[in-house]
Amino acid sequence: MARVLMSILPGSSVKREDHDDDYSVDYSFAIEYSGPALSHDIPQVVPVDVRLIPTAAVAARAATVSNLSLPVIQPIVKKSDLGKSGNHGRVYSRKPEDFYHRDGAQSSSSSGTLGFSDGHCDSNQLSCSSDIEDLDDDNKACVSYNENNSNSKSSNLNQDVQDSADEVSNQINNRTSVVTFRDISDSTSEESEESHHDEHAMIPEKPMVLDDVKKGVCYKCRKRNRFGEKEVCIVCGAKYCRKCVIRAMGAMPEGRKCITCIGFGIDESRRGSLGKCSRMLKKLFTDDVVKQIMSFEVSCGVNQLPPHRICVNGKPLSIEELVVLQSCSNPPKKLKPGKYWYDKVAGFWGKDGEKPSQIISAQLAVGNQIRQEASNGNTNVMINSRVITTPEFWMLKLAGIDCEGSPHFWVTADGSYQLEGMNYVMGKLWEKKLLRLVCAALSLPFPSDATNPDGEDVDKERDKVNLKNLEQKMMNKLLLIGCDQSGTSTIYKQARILYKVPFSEDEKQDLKIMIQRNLYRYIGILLEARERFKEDHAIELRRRYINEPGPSDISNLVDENNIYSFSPRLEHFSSWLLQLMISGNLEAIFPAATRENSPLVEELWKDKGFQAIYKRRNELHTLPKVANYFLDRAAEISRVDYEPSEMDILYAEGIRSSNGVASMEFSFLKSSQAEYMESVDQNDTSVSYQLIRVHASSLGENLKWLEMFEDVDIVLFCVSLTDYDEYYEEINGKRTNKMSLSKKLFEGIVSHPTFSEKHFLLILNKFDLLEEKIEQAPLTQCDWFQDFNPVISRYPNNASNNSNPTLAQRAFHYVAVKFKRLFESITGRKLFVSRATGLEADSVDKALGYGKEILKWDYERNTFSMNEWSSESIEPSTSV
Ligand SMILES: Nc1nc2c(ncn2[C@@H]2O[C@H](COP(=O)(O)OP(=O)(O)OP(=O)(O)O)[C@@H](O)[C@H]2O)c(=O)[nH]1
Ligand SMILES: [Mg+2]
Repeated sequence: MARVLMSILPGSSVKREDHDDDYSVDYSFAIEYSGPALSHDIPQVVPVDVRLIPTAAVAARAATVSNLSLPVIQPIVKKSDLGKSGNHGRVYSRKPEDFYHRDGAQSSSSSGTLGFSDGHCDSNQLSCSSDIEDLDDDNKACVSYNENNSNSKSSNLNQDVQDSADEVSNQINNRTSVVTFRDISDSTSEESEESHHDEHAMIPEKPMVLDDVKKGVCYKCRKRNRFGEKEVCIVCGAKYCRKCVIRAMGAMPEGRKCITCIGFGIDESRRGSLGKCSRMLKKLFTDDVVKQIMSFEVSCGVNQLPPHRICVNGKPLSIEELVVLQSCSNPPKKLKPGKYWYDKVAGFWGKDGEKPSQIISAQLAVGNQIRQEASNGNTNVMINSRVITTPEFWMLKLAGIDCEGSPHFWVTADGSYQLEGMNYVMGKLWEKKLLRLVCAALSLPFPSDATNPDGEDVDKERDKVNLKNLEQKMMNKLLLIGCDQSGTSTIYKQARILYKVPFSEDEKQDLKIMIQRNLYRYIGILLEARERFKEDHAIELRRRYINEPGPSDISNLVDENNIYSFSPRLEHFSSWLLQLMISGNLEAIFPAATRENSPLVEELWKDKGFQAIYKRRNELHTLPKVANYFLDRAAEISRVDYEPSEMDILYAEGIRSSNGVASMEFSFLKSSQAEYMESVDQNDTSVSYQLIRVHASSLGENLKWLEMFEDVDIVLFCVSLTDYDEYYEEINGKRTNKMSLSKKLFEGIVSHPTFSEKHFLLILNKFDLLEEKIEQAPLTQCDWFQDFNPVISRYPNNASNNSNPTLAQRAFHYVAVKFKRLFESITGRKLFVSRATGLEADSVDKALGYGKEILKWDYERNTFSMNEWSSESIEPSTSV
């Protein structure tokens, strides 16, 4: 058997088996012939396998010619022939069945061939069992073919786009029965073995796209329409307008590829968009056809990952290894060509020179042995013969594992760890409390089945994982950060309630303790004030009684009549609590002391003296505004059986008293999408988000721990709008304006090298409080805001009138511009700003939704994925 490439040039004749008449060939075609070795000895007419392959020049035109339908022509180009030019510059080395999947069946990259050879013709088949005559006579060939399409000679190239689309749809719908090939067993087993083995190695990489095409110009008709939708070839990136797409891409047997790119491997940066339909296709074809095209795009062999381009522990993978890797119960997600390291013992997986990004199934027979320097760690601490990275070192430390003396740990897939050479399991890593949280915050992987180590049915689990992979889940990380009291905790908790990420029983318990402790703190602040109020009142009473005739024991009289006096029992409780606060032991004694003190709180609340202090709570600047919410229900909250409601959790100050980091995964609500986003946001359900909230105080000196968050996608910097007239007092009495502190932290974070490329969204929080405050305290109280000089409107309080903003709105706008200018002066880039009221769900939804919009816009701009229109026309509108 041999394979020969020939050409049918214009002017050749094509003979139909069922007709006597010859048809002349209008365009040049290449023919792949696989049959007996050709010599002058063979008979004039031999049955052979022949494929018609349009040469590049006519390929596009042929797409609209029904009887030379492209789906039958599925070329693959040999690497050695890459770059060859000319009419018939490609030699096709793979069997057509490699590219077709009957009924859209998924290709199996391990088998190398895909069943499609049933040896019979359907009524509308174009048969490739042909007779060849005059094989070497002036490149002329006569091909006879069966097809019942009465429009066999229709070659009207000026059909409108819709006709072409219908035509393509027909071809796609009939695709499974369009071509009949000879039995694959015809080909020698040797040949199929060989092609099987280096099938992927044979897939050529993308051809270069023309680089002289201007932005917005269709690569075919060369007409410019900047905002017109374009379909993008997943191989070379060429973009075609609606009118040209079908002519340029034909019936898309391998998905959205130019005809000249069929058979080429896809551009890896576009792997994420495989199978994700664009709006243009939806408009051109029916749902079924679109589904088929997308299914071909996802499953077709040539679009699969090339194993040799995935290198694990320094070794390029074989097909078998790739199959092992991808079909394990927990495979790497979003696998792309690249160099990776893999710790077979624990299942850690990462890019060469980087920290682990995933934990995959352990003990897979892929790649070489791991190298010590695989992840480029410099900590001197080793896990399974690899020097770990700084974030991993911190993970161990935060998990309470002693890392002194550069230990070498041996960690197994279930997280059991022991010192190398010691036969003693020291504990289980993944069972450490809070480790999941720590990992999330440090962007380290946490095993997905850690909560269910026994595992479900492996097959089910695998299906789930595969499904997940197919969906190409994408995770966007949002880092929420701000000075103390800026409202980051409130926004975080609001998001949790809003996006329905429930608090676990453990978390609820922690929050309950925190709320109860806070309650005692608020009571303590009131009791501290009582001392002052009582003293002042006593002086006043003394002055009054001294001038009045009557009993001489004024002290007793003053005490009895002082409205702030307590019964001895309450007096004792008060001194005890104040003592605790002064010594800083409040945290240590509660919640243990809750049960015995709960009745006292109830008694205190009913006491007239306490109520008298409570009435004057507004005079107490150290008492947070939110304290009222809890103090109003002091008796209820102090009880042992108290269960915090969602509202209580939201209003509680902070998240957990001792932990600076919190993290949650969530998806935005459908209803929270901006209206115009819905049409283009078709893949939104496949995108999930992670909100990481970090306490500024946990970032260490010079913000050195910021680098732990190097892979966040956007930084949400939270500033309280009420900070402008508030001061932070240091122990030495030095007072600093809180807005200046926020500014300083902002400057530090923005100019930190870790975030040099990150987007920043400034969330100006506590707008509700600003509205109250600005009427009493001018913004100019803050040195940075000295030049705030709003034009006062004659109708100042009409909030609904946009053309006539309120003073608070003007102040917000002013503050936003101040930060924007500061940001630009440091980075030369644009700062996005959103205002928020952390206690209002809608407001938080809008602010976070804005962050999402920025990320989406950035993603589209970078990948320029499938819609040029969307990238060019969507610029996130800043609210300032
Ligand atoms: N009125 C009002 N109060 C708010 C708003 N945002 C936060 N707060 C309150 O401000 C206080 C501080 O908010 P937190 O969310 O705890 O601020 P944080 O300092 O960033 O977080 P932690 O340090 O964990 O406490 C809390 O009492 C909140 O209830 C807001 O938009 N409006
Ligand atoms: Mg706080």
